[in-house]
Amino acid sequence: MTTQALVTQIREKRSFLCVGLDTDMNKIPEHLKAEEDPLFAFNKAIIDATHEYAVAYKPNIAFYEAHGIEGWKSLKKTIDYLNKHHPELFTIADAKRGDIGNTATMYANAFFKDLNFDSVTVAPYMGRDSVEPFLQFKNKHTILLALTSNPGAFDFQTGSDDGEELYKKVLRTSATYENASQLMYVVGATKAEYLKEIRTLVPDSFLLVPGVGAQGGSLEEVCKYGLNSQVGLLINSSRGIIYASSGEDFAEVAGNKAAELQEQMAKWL
Ligand SMILES: O=c1ccn([C@@H]2O[C@H](COP(=O)(O)O)[C@@H](O)[C@H]2O)c(=O)[nH]1
Repeated sequence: MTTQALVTQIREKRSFLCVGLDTDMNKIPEHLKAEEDPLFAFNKAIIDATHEYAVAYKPNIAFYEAHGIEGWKSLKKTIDYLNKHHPELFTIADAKRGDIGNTATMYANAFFKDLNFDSVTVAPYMGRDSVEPFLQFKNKHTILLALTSNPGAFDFQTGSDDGEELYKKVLRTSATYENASQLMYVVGATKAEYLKEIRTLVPDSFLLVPGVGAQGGSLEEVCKYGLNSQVGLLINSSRGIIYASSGEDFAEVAGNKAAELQEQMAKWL
């Protein structure tokens, strides 16, 4: 998907909501466990109930990998369902990969060619040759971890042994990579106070912002400092939407939660 198509969808829906599909067998409603593929049955119901309020979906790959081959089948069915029934939606494989060049090419093939996601999250710490293979794919996007939402982000990412914080180095250096216009960045909603400065370094890039909802990040604070002229934000909520109810009404309640977030986002557009 082109960035322009994403921006158009955001403007049409007046939403920059990304629904996280962190689908956990221990948290899905009991009645779904009798289904042939409970993870997919859950995801399909969530997508059906939330898609009019969202512009993006982000399955976190760990939740599928944890189930071996059956989990990969559920993931494949989910991305195929999204691509077939809602091709306008932006899809993110939250895989946080990163390795030497030839291996990175294999990861890129897996998520862009085989599974046909629009984007994949990548850990940038192995440097240029570990990222550029992902950037060879036209109209696919590579989302680099910059300043993550978790407390451990302060262990390394805000460290500045040589005078520049690591997350700033990631933003500045990656902008010199081949096809850097296909880069986006992860910035946690719990780090909203950093967004003003981040926007001076990457004024035009899209930011994927997890951490609203279960992790306590504020949507208002993120919007205040993170929006740019092309909107430039995808705000993710996973548990806050998909597990808002554990009863038979889970999809309806998830739809209501997504609608609430969309309403708050629309005020900023
Ligand atoms: O910095 C990061 C990077 C990725 N994530 C992922 O986003 C979702 C957040 O889920 P919630 O349930 O809304 O907290 C999850 O898949 C994380 O692995 C992140 O939280 N922070």
